[in-house]
Amino acid sequence: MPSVLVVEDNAALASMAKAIIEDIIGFTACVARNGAEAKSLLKNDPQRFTVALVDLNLPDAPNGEIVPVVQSYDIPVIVLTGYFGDELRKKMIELGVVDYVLKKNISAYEYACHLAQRVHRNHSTKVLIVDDSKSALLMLKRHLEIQRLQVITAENGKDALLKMAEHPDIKLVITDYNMPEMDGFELIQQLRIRHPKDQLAIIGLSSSGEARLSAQLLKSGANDFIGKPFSYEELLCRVNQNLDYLDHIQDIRDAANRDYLTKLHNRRYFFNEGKLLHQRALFQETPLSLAMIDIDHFKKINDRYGHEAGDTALKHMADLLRGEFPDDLVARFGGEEFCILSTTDSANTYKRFDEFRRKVADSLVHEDNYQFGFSVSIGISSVQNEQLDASIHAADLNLYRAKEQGRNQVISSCQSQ
Ligand SMILES: Nc1nc2c(ncn2[C@@H]2O[C@H](COP(=O)(O)OP(=O)(O)OP(=O)(O)O)[C@@H](O)[C@H]2O)c(=O)[nH]1
Repeated sequence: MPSVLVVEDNAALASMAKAIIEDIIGFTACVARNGAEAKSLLKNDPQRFTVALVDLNLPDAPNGEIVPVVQSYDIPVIVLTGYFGDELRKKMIELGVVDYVLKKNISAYEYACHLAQRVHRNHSTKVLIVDDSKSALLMLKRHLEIQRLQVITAENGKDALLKMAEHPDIKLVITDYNMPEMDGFELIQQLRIRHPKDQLAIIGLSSSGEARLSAQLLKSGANDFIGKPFSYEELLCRVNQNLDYLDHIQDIRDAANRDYLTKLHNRRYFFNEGKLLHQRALFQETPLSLAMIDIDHFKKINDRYGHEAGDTALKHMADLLRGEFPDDLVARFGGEEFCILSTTDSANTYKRFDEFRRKVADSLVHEDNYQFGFSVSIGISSVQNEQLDASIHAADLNLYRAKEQGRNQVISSCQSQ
């Protein structure tokens, strides 16, 4: 679990920050009450901290001396201060802190803790920046890297489209509009053909004094715009707002399509997506097979080790499935039953699932207070020329036979085994 270093001498504020980080954000928090404690925590295990919330005024470091110390361990710093002035603002920006927050009330801590969560997520978030000016690109890159984003650069629209193809997981594009080869408007329009607004955020950059440009950027499909010249803080707020928006949409999508416990897809998603895969396979005459997998004697696991251990076994099973079938549609159908729709080589389907069965039987679920293994029974059917429902039914019958014949085995009605 990610850990946040909180350096704060005021006990009430420190425990409030800890409560927000642990109860709302779901990270762990480690509190240092002064600079010396912070140094000792950092020396012992610097890698554990994903970000630090640092009070500028500590008894043994009254002028923010602890900030560069934390940064020297390559930990991003969010500064909290009771005093807000232009000089301080300038000094902090020059030091490369993620943000500085005025400690006025509880909302300042809420803001800082959510920002910490954002910075943590940024480590795996790719941003493409597009500008024909090398100096503008450099400045933007530096600002975004302070926020721990992975930055990819392009010098015009055409180059940007190539970079998008190379990195399909880019989540945000920040583009200038006035560029050679392909300008910002055309780039945005091209991007929108494949990438809807709720999956790729685009921020257009427009020069001040060209008010109509911002409206045009938005009409071409940008989610947002920033007028040039912009401050580091405005960029930070806009970028975070757009990335948070994408994450919220993804959270809503996951809540609808994924199982809460295992994070595998749920039955509803399986049917929606499975019908499309089925149609495509029939049209392209490619093989498709379906497997129903059920944990054997699962009730006994619950009865013997408790419901929580049962949940851990289900998560363990989900991890094994994710590892073994990364390219297939895998869902938790309900209870201890899982379903896989596979487009990979039907000639080897039986072998693949039998190897998986063995792998499950050889693995162990272990926590501090228990350790146990379990087996699975698997029924397989072929999907060609049948309705998806009929294939599920056929796989279910095979699963039933596998249970009847003693469990811990695979039964298939696919022609090639
Ligand atoms: N811990 C936990 N248990 C669950 C969950 N969903 C269903 N179960 C339990 O799974 C058990 C399924 O039991 P049965 O249907 O009798 O099947 P089984 O014990 O696996 O036996 P066979 O399938 O015949 O090998 C029930 O006791 C359910 O309460 C869950 O999310 N967590």
